[in-house]
Amino acid sequence: QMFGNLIETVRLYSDPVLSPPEADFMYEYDFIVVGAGSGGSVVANRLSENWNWTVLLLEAGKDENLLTDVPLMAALQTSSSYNWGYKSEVMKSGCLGLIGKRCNIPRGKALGGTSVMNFMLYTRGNKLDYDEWESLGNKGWSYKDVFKYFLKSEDCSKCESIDKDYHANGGYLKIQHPQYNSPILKRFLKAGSELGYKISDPNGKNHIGFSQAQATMVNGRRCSANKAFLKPLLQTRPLLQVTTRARVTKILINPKTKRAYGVEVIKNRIKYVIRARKEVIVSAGTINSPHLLMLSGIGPKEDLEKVNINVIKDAKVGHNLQDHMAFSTLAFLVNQSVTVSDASVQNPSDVLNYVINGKGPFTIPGGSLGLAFIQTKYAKKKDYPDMELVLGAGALNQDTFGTMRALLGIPDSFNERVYVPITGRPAFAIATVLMRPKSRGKIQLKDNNPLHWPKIIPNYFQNEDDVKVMVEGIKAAVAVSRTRAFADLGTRLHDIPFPGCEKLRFESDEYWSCAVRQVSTTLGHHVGTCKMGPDNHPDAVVDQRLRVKGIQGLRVVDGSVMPNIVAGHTNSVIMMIAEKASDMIKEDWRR
Ligand SMILES: Cc1cc2nc3c(=O)[nH]c(=O)nc-3n(C[C@H](O)[C@H](O)[C@H](O)COP(=O)(O)OP(=O)(O)OC[C@H]3O[C@@H](n4cnc5c(N)ncnc54)[C@H](O)[C@@H]3O)c2cc1C
Repeated sequence: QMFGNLIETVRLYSDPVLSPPEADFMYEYDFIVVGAGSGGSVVANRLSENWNWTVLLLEAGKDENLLTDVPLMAALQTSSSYNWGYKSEVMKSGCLGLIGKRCNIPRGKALGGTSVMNFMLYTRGNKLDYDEWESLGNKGWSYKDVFKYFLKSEDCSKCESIDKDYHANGGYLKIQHPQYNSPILKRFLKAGSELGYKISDPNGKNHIGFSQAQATMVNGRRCSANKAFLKPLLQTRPLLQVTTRARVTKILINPKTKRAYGVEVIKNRIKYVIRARKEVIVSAGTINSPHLLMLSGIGPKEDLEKVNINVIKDAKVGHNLQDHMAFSTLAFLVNQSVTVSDASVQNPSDVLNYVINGKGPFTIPGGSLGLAFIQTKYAKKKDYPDMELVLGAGALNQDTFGTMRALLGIPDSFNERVYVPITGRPAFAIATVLMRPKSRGKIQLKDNNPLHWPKIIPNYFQNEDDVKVMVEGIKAAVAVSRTRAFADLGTRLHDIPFPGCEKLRFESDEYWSCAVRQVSTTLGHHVGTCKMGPDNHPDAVVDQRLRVKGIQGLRVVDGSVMPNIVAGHTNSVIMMIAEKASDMIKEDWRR
């Protein structure tokens, strides 16, 4: 086992990238897939199952490395060139206490896309999410229809406490529990029972309840979309070409026939035109897919005209931006060294346990040990959570290297005021996540230069109801920390008030509302900007087969097609979308 793990690690990183670094493009392919993220990796894999089709996968980023593998170091990747590094515009309703009053908008730039730097939590949302998609006119997207596609991807052969009827073995995507015995997690689960919740599998029959995290992981290492869906194909799919550091700058569309016939791409500073015989599939993610469509003439007419882009199709591209906001700044102090911090894992035994056995604290995905899906007093439908609590193995006062603060955009002044007085003391965190936000944002062009950022206007907490639900979530997190389960650790909420909210009574609703607007941050679950919807729906950009309306030979397959965000983390949901899309594409070309 020990040598098996080491050999597997060496093998993964000695493999060449799937194609040579030089551009050796053919004149034409059957399919061109733009973006090798959670969506694009699945599509490229499934389309290349057809031995008659040539498939080109173009990715702007590079391959993974040894560090992206380590689950506990997920936040570090967001400070690297694996992150596009976007920031939002300044807003009046959220991120008010963060650096420059702007929210960080991390997005992955790698073979594997955002799944290379995400926190690896494996959840699928709620059944009602998909039934709602269908009720909006998207035939074939109910839970009954999509469930099989979650199973198709999944390999949960090493899972322990799961609802077996809802999981599968043998798929490409490996799921595991983190291999670490945490005293804090035990108490968290006990606290859930004490508060009347089930210990459940959130991907099983009961979404609501407390659970240990399930993660996209194999032998304690990250299982990204790349590792799951692309690496296993090495040298086995001669008609699939995967190219890194290749940035698509335009989708080529004939303005008369309205047919997409190829892409413009820059690689090694050279611009190429590559043609697609059948389809171009855009899987560039929720920020970059709408950006690329707009640059190519598909988008809101007035916005495109303002920046001198010829309008090929007037469409609500970039609208309907949705995301999960998280409040991750609570610290619960304890009187024993049972938490995990940057400093506590700097010892040979934890490092060796990880490298040799794939076990120990380094396997905790992004530091998250457990999850609870709950309902606040505002939740309307039975068994449909509006709040998630994520148990963190450590808190921000133990973020010695500052990677977590950098990811969230916490200013030094905030750190000095709130966390420095308790630096190094054992503490854990419970982050609250708003599952069903009502606020909607948008992506807009700044100009027509494809290498410039678009404007990202998320409008977080523009709808006051979102603040109210978040406040209830924070109170629920504090209630968990005050159960008998946590009493033996002398658990106590750290109570230095947050800058900007000092004048309000600590722990009052007004105080928490203020704090929510100051330092809530994104969980990176951006969706919705190329919304799927039926023909009579004026806001929809793609139809239920994910074809861009009014344009032939062009689909979008990534998080941007979700009409509404789901009550769960988005990675596996996007893989499900891509599995289903691949089947639809195969069906359409069989006719
Ligand atoms: C910090 C963070 C933590 C997260 N944690 C979790 C979690 O724990 N669990 C979970 O389920 N989800 C998590 N997510 C969300 C999840 O990872 C994403 O929703 C998902 O990976 C997005 O998939 P996608 O296919 O839509 O886009 P992406 O995976 O972002 O893929 C888009 C790809 O397209 C490439 N690309 C973009 N533009 C171009 C271009 N012009 N030319 C060529 N290539 C291009 C990009 O480089 C990228 O590789 C997290 C996200 C973040 C940011």
